Amino acid sequence: MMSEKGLKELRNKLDNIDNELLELLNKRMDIVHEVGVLKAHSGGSIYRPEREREIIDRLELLNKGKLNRSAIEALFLEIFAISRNIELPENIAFLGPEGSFTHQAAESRFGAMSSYLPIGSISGVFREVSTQKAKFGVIPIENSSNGIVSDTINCLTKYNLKIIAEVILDIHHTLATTCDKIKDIKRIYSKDIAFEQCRRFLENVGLDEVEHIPVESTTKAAKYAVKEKNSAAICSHVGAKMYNLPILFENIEDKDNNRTRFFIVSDFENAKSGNDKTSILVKLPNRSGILVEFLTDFDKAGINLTKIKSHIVEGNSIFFIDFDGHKDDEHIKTIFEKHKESIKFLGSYVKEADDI
Ligand SMILES: C=C(O[C@@H]1C=C(C(=O)O)C=C[C@H]1O)C(=O)O
Repeated sequence: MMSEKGLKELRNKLDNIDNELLELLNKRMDIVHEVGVLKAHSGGSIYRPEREREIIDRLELLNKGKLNRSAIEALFLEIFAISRNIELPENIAFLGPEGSFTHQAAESRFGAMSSYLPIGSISGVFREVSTQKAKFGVIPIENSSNGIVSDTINCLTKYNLKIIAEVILDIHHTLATTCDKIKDIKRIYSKDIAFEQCRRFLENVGLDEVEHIPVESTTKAAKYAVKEKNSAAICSHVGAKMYNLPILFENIEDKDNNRTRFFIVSDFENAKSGNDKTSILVKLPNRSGILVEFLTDFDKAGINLTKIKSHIVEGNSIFFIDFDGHKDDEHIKTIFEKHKESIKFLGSYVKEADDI
């Protein structure tokens, strides 16, 4: 057993390290402030995701201690977020309400210190950024069970904002309720797509026959369920906690890789990072064989397509396409030039390790 004296000594050592960390972090912030002043003169953008990725990659290579990659990433993403706030505090609009999965995606990049604006609709988020009430917008683009989010595609078509980063989150749902037993549950609140993602679980526990009430968000579902007897919510951990709603079952989603991909949009374009992905929208003339011709050009240029989804906007068929590389790569520039009538460039951004 550790003696009181031994514990005190170790804690003294920790205190000294914390003092050094504080001094070093403040030194870092002084330099960050200088970077902010330079950017204010040059008009450069504050958020540089490719630079942040480069720092994390370098630190991971250098690392010899107990910290693993996710620990390094979590610590430094928070430091970067605080640094950006020192350079220039900027608002982040996200598809709300507070506690939504989009909020969680936003916090994973912008940290706990940023100023967030929960907005009720995807088009509302695009509007906030376009009218410069927010510098960044965070919205979902696709889910592994429910596919592409039409509202986001429609807004990407209409607005001239650029995708500057993607965030991929594992989505876990809980069944939260004040009832002690499943059989006391007479109604369940949730978002329509969350009911779909948990259909098999609901059948298995005999909750497929009770009333299912779709509401705007899983967070709202927790809010309603906590106020009413005999009701439950399918919501996130964060949502259940926000309203003190006890969790009866965790991870109730049917697929064990239920993921959502989010985009961060803003008014600038990223520089190359060396590990980039590009997204475009393509509208082709109405002629048979044209899609094959278009895709053959990509193939001939050695471009690796990672996603192609078709979508209807105002009666016209358009394609949402992702591929490896950056807009300024020579082979990509050539394709863009050849098909400039058909392509809308949405953004080149650091490619995340996982995809959905
Ligand atoms: C300080 C900078 O600005 C931001 C903050 C960074 C940091 O804290 O290291 C890195 C990139 C930018 O998102 C920079 O561009 O170097």
